[in-house]
Amino acid sequence: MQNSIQYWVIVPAAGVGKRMGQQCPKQYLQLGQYTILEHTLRRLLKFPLFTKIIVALADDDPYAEQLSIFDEPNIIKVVGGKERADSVLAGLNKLQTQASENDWVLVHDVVRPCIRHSDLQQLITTLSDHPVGGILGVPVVDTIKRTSEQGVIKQTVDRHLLWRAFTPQMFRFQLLFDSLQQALASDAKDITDEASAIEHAGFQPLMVEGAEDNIKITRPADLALAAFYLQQQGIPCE
Ligand SMILES: Nc1ccn([C@@H]2O[C@H](COP(=O)(O)OP(=O)(O)OP(=O)(O)O)[C@@H](O)[C@H]2O)c(=O)n1
Ligand SMILES: C[C@](O)(CO)[C@H](O)COP(=O)(O)O
Repeated sequence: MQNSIQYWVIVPAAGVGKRMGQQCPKQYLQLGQYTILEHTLRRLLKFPLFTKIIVALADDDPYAEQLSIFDEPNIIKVVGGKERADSVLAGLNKLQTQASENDWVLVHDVVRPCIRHSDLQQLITTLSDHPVGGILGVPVVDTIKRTSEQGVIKQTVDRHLLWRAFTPQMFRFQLLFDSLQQALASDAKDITDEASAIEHAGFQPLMVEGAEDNIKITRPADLALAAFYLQQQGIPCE
């Protein structure tokens, strides 16, 4: 009997959070009762389809060992890398002995704690028969400008069909593994998400519109916004 397709999750969580400017990496900042990392992992653990969640941590991360969530049997830790793509590749390397080539891998930033189960289901359902895979995102609604290094506006970018790429980004294991390895080996610039590695390999992922509140906590102002969104979703964050 053909083995059923499995859904694996890789959570890049090895960043230092320079743009947040805090004493600890931003994923360990507290939002109410839990750290941002715990909010995200708790949400992913509760989604019934996921087989295992591979979390890529910095090799000198002193925080994770203090969190009981890492005692969860469905969470596996790996050591991340210098860039986000290296951390994702570390997760894929861990999956080599467990994932089948056509299993789905969803890569989700640990600093996107507001991810909705409805968006996870929408992504999985929409892509179930898709030949490449795809990502969650939202359309750009502001006018977009390109400037010089000095902030002088040089161009108004046509925002028609422009999207903000979010995560999860969902691709079949072998395609993602091969594409990411090839992109990194070719020293491709700006592989800032999985889709760019897939595009670099010549494939065309699908954009799946998701919820606006699935923000990436990056700069100080994002903390209050994430707390508001979690509160709106019924997660107290006073
Ligand atoms: N070497 C890295 C760099 C980033 N990430 C993860 O990739 C996600 C998105 O990256 P970003 O928001 O840029 O996080 P940081 O790199 O920590 O932020 P900064 O660029 O401000 O330092 C985060 O969950 C981060 O932990 C990672 O796993 N490994
Ligand atoms: C993957 C991502 O969140 C999609 O928007 C984004 O590319 C991460 O970029 P960062 O610079 O590593 O935060």
